[in-house]
Amino acid sequence: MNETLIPPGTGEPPLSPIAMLDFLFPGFTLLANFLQTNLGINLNLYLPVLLSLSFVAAAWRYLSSYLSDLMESHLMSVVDVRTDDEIYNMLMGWVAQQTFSQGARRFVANTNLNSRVYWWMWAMSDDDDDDGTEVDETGAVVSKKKKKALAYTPTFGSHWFIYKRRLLIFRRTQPSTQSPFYTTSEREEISISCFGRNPWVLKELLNEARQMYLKRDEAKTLIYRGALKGTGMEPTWQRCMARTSRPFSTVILNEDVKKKLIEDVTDYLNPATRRWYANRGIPYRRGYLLWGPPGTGKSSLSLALAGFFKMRIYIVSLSSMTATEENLASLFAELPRRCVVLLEDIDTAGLTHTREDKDKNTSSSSDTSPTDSTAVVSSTDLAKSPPGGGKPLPLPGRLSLSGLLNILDGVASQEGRVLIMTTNHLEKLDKALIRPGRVDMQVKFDKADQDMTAAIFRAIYAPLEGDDLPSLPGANSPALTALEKKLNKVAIATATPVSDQDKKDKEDKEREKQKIIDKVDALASEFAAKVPPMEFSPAEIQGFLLKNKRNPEAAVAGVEEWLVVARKEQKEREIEQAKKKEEEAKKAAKKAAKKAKKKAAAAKKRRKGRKGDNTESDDDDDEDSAAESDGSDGESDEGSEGSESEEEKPKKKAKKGKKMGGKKEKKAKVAAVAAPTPVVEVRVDTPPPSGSEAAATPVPELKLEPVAVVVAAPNKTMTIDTKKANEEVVEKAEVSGDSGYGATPAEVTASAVVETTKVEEVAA
Ligand SMILES: Nc1ncnc2c1ncn2[C@@H]1O[C@H](COP(=O)(O)OP(=O)(O)OP(=O)(O)O)[C@@H](O)[C@H]1O
Repeated sequence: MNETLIPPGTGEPPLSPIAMLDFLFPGFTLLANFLQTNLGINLNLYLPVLLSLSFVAAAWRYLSSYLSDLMESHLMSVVDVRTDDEIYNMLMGWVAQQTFSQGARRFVANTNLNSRVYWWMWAMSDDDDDDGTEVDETGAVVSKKKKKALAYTPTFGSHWFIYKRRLLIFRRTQPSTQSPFYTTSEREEISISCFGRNPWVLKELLNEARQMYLKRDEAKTLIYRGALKGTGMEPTWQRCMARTSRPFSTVILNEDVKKKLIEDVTDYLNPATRRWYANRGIPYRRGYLLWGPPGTGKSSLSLALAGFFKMRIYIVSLSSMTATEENLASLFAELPRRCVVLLEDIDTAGLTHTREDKDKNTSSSSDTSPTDSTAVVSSTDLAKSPPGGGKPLPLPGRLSLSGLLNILDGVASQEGRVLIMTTNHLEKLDKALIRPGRVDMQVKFDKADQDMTAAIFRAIYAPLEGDDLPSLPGANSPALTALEKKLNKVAIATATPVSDQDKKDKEDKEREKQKIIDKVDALASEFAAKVPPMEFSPAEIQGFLLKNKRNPEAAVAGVEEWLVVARKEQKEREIEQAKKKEEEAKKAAKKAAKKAKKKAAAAKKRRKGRKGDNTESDDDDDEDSAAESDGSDGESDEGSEGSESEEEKPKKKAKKGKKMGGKKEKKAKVAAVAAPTPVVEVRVDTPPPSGSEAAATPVPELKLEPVAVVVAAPNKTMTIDTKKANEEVVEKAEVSGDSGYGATPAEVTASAVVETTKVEEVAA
């Protein structure tokens, strides 16, 4: 018997069945030997039983998993919860409150239950108002330690629980494929299942979880900002803050204007109004423009409005890099039905030039169909500054005015939203952007007048319900310290009236509170009388008052000193800004001149190249081209021009004009027509001036006849956009006129002909 128990690997005798089991259960032989020697139990006898049991166990395992899969797919309803969706946060918040989570023996403890798939989802627990303040039964603050509550959720596995008298299973599993780059939330899968083919109970559960989650933010204004997420830089709304809603009363503005605004929005949000709009086929949306100097309360009013109507606010600053046309379109497509959208800084570059400007610069882009070959020019021109100066055009990919208008009016824009646009420069805005339908109400914000200054003062120092005014080090006003003490007592008494007999006490304190309010009123008037009206923004005044937030008397006493400092700072800022502007203007002018010069030189070169085929020689042209080719650098050209005496300049111009007169136009036309590649023929309406007349006359208005048929190559006919050609000519004429190159209209016309031909070649 002992022979059969020799461990495997010793050579002989051959392996017994028990020894073979060592492969399956390491240490089995040792156990068998031990049982045989000490207890006289021969496991050989039980081997068939053991094997049968193992088989049954394996079969059961397989069968149970098969049956449960079968049951799940045919007899159960399951909801899988994505970890990269806000519903994850909602469900986990709900799960943490359930008894099956509280009673779990193995559980996950968290201070933040939100998904970690994206940091912004994780950051949603931004309870910025939850500062961990603890109060005793009288309402007095006893501790101010910042604490985070712990939440417990069941660990991996299946957890059974009862919900609405139905048996449900909460399953938390680890996905089979795991990447080291996965975040914690991605390393788990969440599902809830119930018996039966009707999933109503699951939907009810999710709805309850959602309500619970939203209730948490009921008294708050949820602020979302447009941002880019992930490696693909996909635009998305990131929840950046949940702020206690700002009472409307704290925004200092003309009461009538505030009232009108609230009434207007209330009426707009009324369901009956929605139907009214729908019945009349009018797009159901409402736009407001808040304009005025910085720091006058535009953003504050928008936030207060969102809080008042319990709507989320979605903010995009059009001056941010995120605000490209594509990104903005995607963001607008993601907006919920009912919300406030705040577009900040709509006076951003690119939106400030009017549509007419743009039409001029982009020429035919809007007039032609995408298949029109002339559209090639306009798309590239969009990115450039218009030659010869003018307002800047947006960079490629940046937001253009028509792009923004399309987004505001387009199908992607949800109906039912309240659109608020803010700007510091109303005068810069295109009329199209603020026409009725896009902007239905304008609210002007201004610097603080006397009433406003007093109101800001009161807003800072007047005691409010729920104020907690602990003494700050350095708060050296005895009057205010006494005031704070009294106020704290009032607050406590207001929060927890102990009994009816305290009523009298409470009334006394109310009287005291009123006295303080009266005192603050008096100080406010004194303060406001010292601050000159319409000189400082509410933000500036508030900034000063916050430096003395526990000491109104010190604020009144220090206001004159502050005025001196603030004025000095303001002046410095203005000087700096003016300098910056001047430098920018200089740079832009230099750049434009350089560009124009280069363009003119290139055009001339091209003409000359064509002329090479022509038998007619022109020494003057050679001279010109030599003079210009060495001037590829604008500045060196300027230098050479600078060396000319002032009397020489007009002479030279006149000479040049003469040279470039009718003869040159004719030649250029001939060159263009003679070229082997597509040929364009353009008639000039205005006869070119000749001789000294060319130099003296400012560039006349040129008109190209719409001679639009062009012979490109055998079997090819092309259409030339004469509008574009016209604009090019005018544009060049302007450039020439500005920079004093002395190019005549004829020269300009010729170059337009050649260039347009080139464009057509590309398009063909
Ligand atoms: N009219 C006002 N009423 C109350 N507070 C104001 C007012 N104007 C400014 N403030 C205060 O000044 C600060 C800046 O205000 P806000 O951001 O609303 O100004 P803004 O007009 O939007 O400025 P910007 O044009 O620079 O965006 C805020 O803290 C706000 O409380």
